[in-house]
Amino acid sequence: MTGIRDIIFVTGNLNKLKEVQMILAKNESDDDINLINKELDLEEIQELDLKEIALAKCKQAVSMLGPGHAVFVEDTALTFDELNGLPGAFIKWFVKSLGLNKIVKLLDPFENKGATAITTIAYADENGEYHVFQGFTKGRIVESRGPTNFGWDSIFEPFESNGKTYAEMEKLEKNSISHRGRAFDEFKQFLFK
Ligand SMILES: O=c1nc[nH]c2c1ncn2[C@H]1C[C@H](O)[C@@H](COP(=O)(O)OP(=O)(O)OP(=O)(O)O)O1
Ligand SMILES: [Mg+2]
Repeated sequence: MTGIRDIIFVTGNLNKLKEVQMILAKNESDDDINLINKELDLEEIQELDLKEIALAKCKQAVSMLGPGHAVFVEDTALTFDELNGLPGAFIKWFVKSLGLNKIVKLLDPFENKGATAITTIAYADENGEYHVFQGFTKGRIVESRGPTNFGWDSIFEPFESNGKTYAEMEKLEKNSISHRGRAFDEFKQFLFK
């Protein structure tokens, strides 16, 4: 199949948008995606189930945009092994109110600093059918290293990065092992199958 299709990505996060643009730009298929960003203020429901959160976000986007569009959202979570999945989707509010250093300190009582970064994509196709994709990257929480302009990038050191935090990695390198890169690998496989 060939042709360019319009797909709307609803996000207000420019760092995310940049990564997603880069990830989608390098697809091997003849098919191409015309990514359209809409910045809509979507509510995020209080839930532990990451798929439910992403789906609720996507449904809200569809109801705001009207039917007939291909539209997706993504929601990114960070779970700590010792905190049984928390902060999870609430990481955004932890970053906002605690700041990175206090988040690191939350794990002081524990030897295990293990954490998992998870991106969940919810996609509504032109027919109004919903599809969900996820990507996971395991690593550990460390003292902040590298630029602090994107969320918790500077305190997450993936196991596959030779000791670098996400913030210390080149974008291409981060995307090749990241929660977001992996979620979009799944999504692309679906789109181009
Ligand atoms: O790769 C990442 N590396 C480091 N930090 C990250 C990453 N990806 C998201 N983040 C941060 C942004 C926000 O503090 C929280 C996720 O919340 P999340 O709702 O998914 O993002 P958001 O509200 O900023 O954008 P959106 O408008 O798409 O909902 O983790
Ligand atoms: Mg959000």
